[in-house]
Amino acid sequence: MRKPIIAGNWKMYKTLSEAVDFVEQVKSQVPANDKVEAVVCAPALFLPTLVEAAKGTDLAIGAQNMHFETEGAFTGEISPTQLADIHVQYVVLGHSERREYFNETDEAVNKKAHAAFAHNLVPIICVGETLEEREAGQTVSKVSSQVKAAIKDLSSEQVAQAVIAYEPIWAIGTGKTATAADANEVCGEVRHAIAEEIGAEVAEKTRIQYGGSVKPANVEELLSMEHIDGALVGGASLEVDSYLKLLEAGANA
Ligand SMILES: O=C[C@H](O)COP(=O)(O)O
Repeated sequence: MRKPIIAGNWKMYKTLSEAVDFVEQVKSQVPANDKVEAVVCAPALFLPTLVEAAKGTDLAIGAQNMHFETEGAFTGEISPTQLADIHVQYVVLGHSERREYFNETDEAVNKKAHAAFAHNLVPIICVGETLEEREAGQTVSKVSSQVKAAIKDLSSEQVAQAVIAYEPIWAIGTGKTATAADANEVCGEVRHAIAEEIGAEVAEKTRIQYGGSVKPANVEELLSMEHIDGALVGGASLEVDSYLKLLEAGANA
């Protein structure tokens, strides 16, 4: 049985006071951690304050990116050591916005995944196809190759702990959600790619999220699907009520 994981990805939204206000409102209402894993991936600037605000609760705080080196002359970057030092627990890697606007490659995502595990951070590794790739019938090959590249040379234990987020790029922030059946089919292909790379037993343990215009109105159906173990949510994770509804759906899935 895979525990559902609902992760909000705030992207470059909110001020510090808005972020703290959100955590203060949400933290006492988060469902028990044995039912659902609740995560908020916030802008780096807010992380120490939010980790402190959420301390002792079932709300976990994640980062949205990091460098793969432990330290070095990389102006503007944040290291896995620095995230671990302030007790951040999760890190989003290879989001399509980072791949598109910041030239993040499959190779870099793989290095970051290794670095995350070396520092006890759980990576949420994003994969997904563009609309052109979908229309050209390349969804499965694109997503499978991204998954295999991202988990290359990780141990079985690490892959079992990793979270893969399938996010079709055409569904992000557009209001267009993949149908639950389509999302499930591709998440099943993600599991198949993991099985091919490292083994079926491990693939059964890895949690696979769907992301792309997930909201309270569609989350239950998505989470009811065999291969969808959670959601990575942008817009609908920004409001307290909406985020709590997503968590509730996760706890009941
Ligand atoms: O990381 C989250 C995704 O990019 C989805 O964003 P969205 O829920 O606003 O479509």
